[in-house]
Amino acid sequence: MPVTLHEVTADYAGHRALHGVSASLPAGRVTALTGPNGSGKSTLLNLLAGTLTPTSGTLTYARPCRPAYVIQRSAVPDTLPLTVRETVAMGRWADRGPWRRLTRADRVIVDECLDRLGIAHLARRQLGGLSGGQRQRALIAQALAQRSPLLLLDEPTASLDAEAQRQITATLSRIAAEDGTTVVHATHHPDEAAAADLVLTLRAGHLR
Ligand SMILES: Nc1ncnc2c1ncn2[C@@H]1O[C@H](COP(=O)(O)OP(=O)(O)OP(=O)(O)O)[C@@H](O)[C@H]1O
Repeated sequence: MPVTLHEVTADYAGHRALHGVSASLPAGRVTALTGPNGSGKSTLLNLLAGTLTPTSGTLTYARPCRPAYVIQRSAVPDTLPLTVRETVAMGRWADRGPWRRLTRADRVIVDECLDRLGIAHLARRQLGGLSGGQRQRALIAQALAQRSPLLLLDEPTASLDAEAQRQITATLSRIAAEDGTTVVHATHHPDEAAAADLVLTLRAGHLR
């Protein structure tokens, strides 16, 4: 599902974080957001996720959707008392609500997402007992379980080793190509940006 931004600006209490950003994010492709710290990558992701409202300009989604958003891992407590399966199953809450039992179809989706992220063997493990790379894959699997046409990720490979980084980069490309998902992620890694179909570089809130 393509997303179009037209002259989008965003402010935090009078501080302008994005200045008139226009871009088209293609469906079934990976878009990487790059730029130095504070350049506006997370702000742009928050706008796309709908957790921040633009001061002016428009974001147009080809159809109504509830984006799946993997926030920076550093913002997720390491010691959440959840198993990997429970974590991924939470991705179904958007459709099901937290207090309803998962249906058989939900459980099939959860299994499929565990498999696709290569963490089926970790399903019963506590999230807090995993490595950083394993935990990140669980959080991506949770987002995938939402079955959203728009997948947003804020620095999904931050502080992971080169192998974990490569695996996650390859997984994002597969999700875009196989599911037709519009994938948008922020990154500081040149290799990860190079693997994307489109790179948008921000400097001090301006698109370069
Ligand atoms: N909640 C907030 N309140 C006030 N200012 C904010 C807030 N969040 C971000 N900013 C400011 O907006 C600008 C863009 O920040 P943003 O977090 O989008 O950058 P970023 O490119 O994602 O940075 P990083 O690479 O460090 O994650 C910065 O000047 C930042 O200080």
